[in-house]
Amino acid sequence: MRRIVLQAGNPFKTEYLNRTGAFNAEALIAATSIVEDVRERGDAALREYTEKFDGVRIEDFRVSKQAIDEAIVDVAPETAEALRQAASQIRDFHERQRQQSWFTVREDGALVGSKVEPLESVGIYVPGGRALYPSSVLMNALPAAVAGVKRIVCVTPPTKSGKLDPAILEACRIAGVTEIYSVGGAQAVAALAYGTETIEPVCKITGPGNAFVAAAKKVVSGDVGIDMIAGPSEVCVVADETAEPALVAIDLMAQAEHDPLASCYLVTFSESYADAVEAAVEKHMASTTRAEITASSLADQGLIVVCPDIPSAMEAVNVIAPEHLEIHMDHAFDLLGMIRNAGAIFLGAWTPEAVGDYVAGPNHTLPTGGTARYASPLSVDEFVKKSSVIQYSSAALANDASAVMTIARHEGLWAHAKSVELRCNLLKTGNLYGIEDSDE
Ligand SMILES: NC(=O)c1ccc[n+]([C@@H]2O[C@H](COP(=O)([O-])OP(=O)(O)OC[C@H]3O[C@@H](n4cnc5c(N)ncnc54)[C@H](O)[C@@H]3O)[C@@H](O)[C@H]2O)c1
Ligand SMILES: N[C@H](CO)Cc1c[nH]c[nH+]1
Ligand SMILES: [Zn+2]
Repeated sequence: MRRIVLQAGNPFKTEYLNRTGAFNAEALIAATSIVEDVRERGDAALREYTEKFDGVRIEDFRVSKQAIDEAIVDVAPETAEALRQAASQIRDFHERQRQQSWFTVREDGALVGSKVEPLESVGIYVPGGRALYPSSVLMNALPAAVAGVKRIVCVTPPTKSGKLDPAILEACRIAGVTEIYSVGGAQAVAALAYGTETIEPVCKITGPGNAFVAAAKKVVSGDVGIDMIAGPSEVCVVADETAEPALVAIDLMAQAEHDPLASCYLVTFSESYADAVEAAVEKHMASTTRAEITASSLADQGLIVVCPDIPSAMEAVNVIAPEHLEIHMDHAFDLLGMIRNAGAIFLGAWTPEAVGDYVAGPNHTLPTGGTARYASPLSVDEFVKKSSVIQYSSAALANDASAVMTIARHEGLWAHAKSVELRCNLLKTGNLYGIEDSDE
């Protein structure tokens, strides 16, 4: 892993990251071409890209209800039980995010409020290239179900056999997914956004994916809603000498193993401790089943930052704005107030990021590429829309008329002012144009 040693007074800077952020030119160019092609050629394009990138020819992308209902027989009982436990804890957490419509009425009768409505439909992208993600089904479909979305569509890449992992189908059944299509990548995002002969378009696309999927979501954003840029995984581990190097090392590897483009950061306070963690990584590498992806990620994207003190370490974290932040220090909770930018925060030695990936309850679909500076974890909020509601009584209009007309006239918007004036005339004289306006 690359290493930077900060001196006192020399804060961590964005340019130290050599991160392209949410921008990936290669992926953007590829995704734009794929999206355009799917818009033009529909299912035929889906079939060609699936054959090209996933190595399998799919004639019918739609997964039948029978296949979904029967998938459970091919799911190991302990896996099915674990998915049910995860679903229960994820649902409980997201139920707390539910928002109610609200209204308030002023004394003069002016009613204002916000009407909360679930989206009519959502397409959830479940990754399936370098690993299979039934957990991502739960993390995207459950908040949609809690929000009350009636049409929940899942797209996910087919395996080489052309089938989908039964655990993904079972997770879809548990979470209430209504349609499943075995197609992934940018082409699946395009199908959700614009529709094909087989797939009806949706209102919004959520879910994580690789650089091509993240780029495709950016390309279609605007024609369809998107949740965030949830691209290749990231973890930043802040650790001091109290942290067991072998645990810090395995937590870094747990995100590196997702993708060669995954970014893993160690923020620590001495070069000797950094050496100990790197040695622990080497030791674990002898046992990993995902050596090539993990090694690429750590070598190409990995970074160790040695800081002189805790404030500079926390400022480095806020510049990195990681998808996942682990604090392996005593009294980790006390540092929460210093953290401004992170997707999910894991406190203490007993909280490996994996608990958040699967069962703790908070969403694992998280902002990457520095977007945690402004974006939040996927939540029920992403699956509802709000409408403002305003109802004025005549008394309320009379009270606000002068302010409205004054600003409207200042802005040179004649009809804005007149729309209030006519009503006020009606109130005062029973006549739209009032006595003084009788010659109009
Ligand atoms: N940010 C989050 O919340 C979060 C959560 C889970 C996973 N992830 C990330 O999701 C990603 C999953 O990636 P994945 O690759 O395993 O699965 P994926 O489903 O995202 O991507 C696989 C698809 O990419 C397409 N593809 C592959 N090579 C391509 C190419 N050269 N050009 C165009 N399209 C191509 C194929 O159609 C394939 O189906 C990882 O980066 C992981 O870190 C992020
Ligand atoms: N760590 C991933 C988010 O970047 C989520 C995940 C799913 N499965 C395993 N991990
Ligand atoms: Zn993970």
